[in-house]
Amino acid sequence: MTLPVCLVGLWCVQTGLMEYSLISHNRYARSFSPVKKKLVLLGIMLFLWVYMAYSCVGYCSTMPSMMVDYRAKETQTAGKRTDNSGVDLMSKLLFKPQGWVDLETDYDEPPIRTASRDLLNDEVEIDRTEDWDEIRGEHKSPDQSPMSSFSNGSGSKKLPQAIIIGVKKGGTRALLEFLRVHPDIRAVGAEPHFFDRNYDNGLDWYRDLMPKTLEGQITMEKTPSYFVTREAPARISAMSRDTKLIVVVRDPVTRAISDYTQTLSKKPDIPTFESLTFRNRTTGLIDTSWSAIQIGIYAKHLENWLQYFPMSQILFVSGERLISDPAGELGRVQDFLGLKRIITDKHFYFNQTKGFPCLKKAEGSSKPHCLGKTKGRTHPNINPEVVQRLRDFYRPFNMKFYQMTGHNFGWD
Ligand SMILES: Nc1ncnc2c1ncn2[C@@H]1O[C@H](COP(=O)(O)OS(=O)(=O)O)[C@@H](OP(=O)(O)O)[C@H]1O
Repeated sequence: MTLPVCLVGLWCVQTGLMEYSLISHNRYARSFSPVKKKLVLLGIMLFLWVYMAYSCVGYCSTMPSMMVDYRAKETQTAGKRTDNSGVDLMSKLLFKPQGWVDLETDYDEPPIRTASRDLLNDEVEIDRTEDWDEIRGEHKSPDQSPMSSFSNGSGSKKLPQAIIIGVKKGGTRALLEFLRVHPDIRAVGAEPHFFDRNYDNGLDWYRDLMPKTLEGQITMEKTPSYFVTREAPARISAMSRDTKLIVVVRDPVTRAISDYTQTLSKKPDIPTFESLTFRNRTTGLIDTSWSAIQIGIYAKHLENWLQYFPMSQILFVSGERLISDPAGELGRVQDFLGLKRIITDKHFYFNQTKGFPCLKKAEGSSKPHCLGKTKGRTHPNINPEVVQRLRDFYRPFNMKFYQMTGHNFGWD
């Protein structure tokens, strides 16, 4: 298309210029033939018309291709089904579609729910911003590196071979974002919630959320509510008994306060942490029906998983060490996944303002990257007596958990 247009254009311009020079040279010598004048005019008009048509074709043809590229990137990063939908990314992210990938992590699953207390934590419909910064970041700065476009275009979508199944507020987002730096890991950014909320959509739906991977690359996702979902172990095992499971665990007391802080940030009118902790404040009876408390009874939830998976297939990451020594924990995770230790100390720096380790370069970017403001919130001060009472409550469960995992996490 370009060559003929240019030739026509050049011819017209050349003819026009020649005629112009003829006109100017012989302006006073002889009058210019009207036929030639018309021809020149026609030539210029033809040129202009061809040029405009060409510009329009060029412009229009770039539009669909831009959309295709963008959607491909979105599918890869947010895991949304977009290839045929024609719905743009922003509207999907801003207006949560029915039964779709949720941007939040916070959803307390039935095994341990009771209606009254969980109303406090019923964040299915409200907490769509919890991981927003990270997920939005993926779309804001599409990876332009040649390697990334290579991997975007080829490969195929596979069911995840490894899943971060918990725990809520354990540091799951930090772990996933750090892992994504590894060239052999491809992960969906948003939480699919397939094995708890979206199971009826079927495995094809789930697979379609995943980014494309090449041979040897591992597909991953994270949904922290799986750990406390009674049906999740059987369902994951039915997908593949070989699925590797990763659980980021954190001191259950701090985890409960973190959970409460998150709810408080969205519902400032909820009762105090202290009043929610007790079923009966006078007797000091802990309310284990409150999900913020219930999630931290790790030993109990783990028993459910061990019905379907051997311990060797579950890796426990310390949420505390993920902050104090991210490279060390990432080393363990890479070993567990059978990957080369590519993510090392060199990838992290401690950001004083944030108060947390951050990536020197995030996936697909050359800029430093810290997690968003919903990660690392300031916790409210909790009555030390209540904290102590909770410590006493969790101690036997923690001991059991250390025994089961063969690892002392040092919470007591
Ligand atoms: N590097 C880094 N940056 C920021 N935050 C970090 C990091 N590593 C771990 N954490 C801790 O992660 C806590 C949030 O955990 P999750 O990402 O699992 O939360 S969620 O369940 O997905 O909502 C979050 O909990 P809060 O401090 O209570 O906000 C952090 O303490």
